Amino acid sequence: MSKKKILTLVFVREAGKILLGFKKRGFGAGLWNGFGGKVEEGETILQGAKRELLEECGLKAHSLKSVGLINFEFESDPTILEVHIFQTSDFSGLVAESEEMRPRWYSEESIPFSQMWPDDRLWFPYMLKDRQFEGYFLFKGMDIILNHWLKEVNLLNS
Ligand SMILES: Nc1nc2c([nH]c(=O)n2[C@H]2C[C@H](O)[C@@H](COP(=O)(O)OP(=O)(O)OP(=O)(O)O)O2)c(=O)[nH]1
Repeated sequence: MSKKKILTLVFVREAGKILLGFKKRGFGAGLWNGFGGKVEEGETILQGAKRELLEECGLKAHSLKSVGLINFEFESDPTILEVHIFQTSDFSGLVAESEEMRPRWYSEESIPFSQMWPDDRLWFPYMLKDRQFEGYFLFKGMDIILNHWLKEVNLLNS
């Protein structure tokens, strides 16, 4: 039987720029990504998303908008990663490097897709146009997408 892990992923956007973090260790190390991680017991998905953002880059999100929901599966691993993706422009604090992430602002016109998870170049266009999406990706290792679907949807905003 497959089990599910609930994860969050938050992108901070302001004035045509997006904040990405270079993941220094663990799952996805060496790639640029948004900020997030596993939702802990006793917290809501939104609370988990805000906590990880603060821990990983020092910013406090006052509100988050849902942008996407993707289920990831890896060949020969029964675990499904259910990743809830958010964006925000409603934040305070100063960007700070953490043990896990080295943050950097990128122009939305020059996102470093060659150093990101390979699925990102498929769904970023939805997020950048403020469209919501849902998807599924089956990976072989970290580089090869064996199977996927992606569609525009209306997600509820909390
Ligand atoms: N952009 C992008 N992000 C992904 C993909 N797959 C995937 O899990 N992520 C995100 C979801 C989470 O934000 C992050 C993985 O979380 P994590 O393992 O670092 O969680 P954590 O911080 O709780 O980990 P840890 O404390 O146990 O080290 O990567 C993907 O294909 N593309």
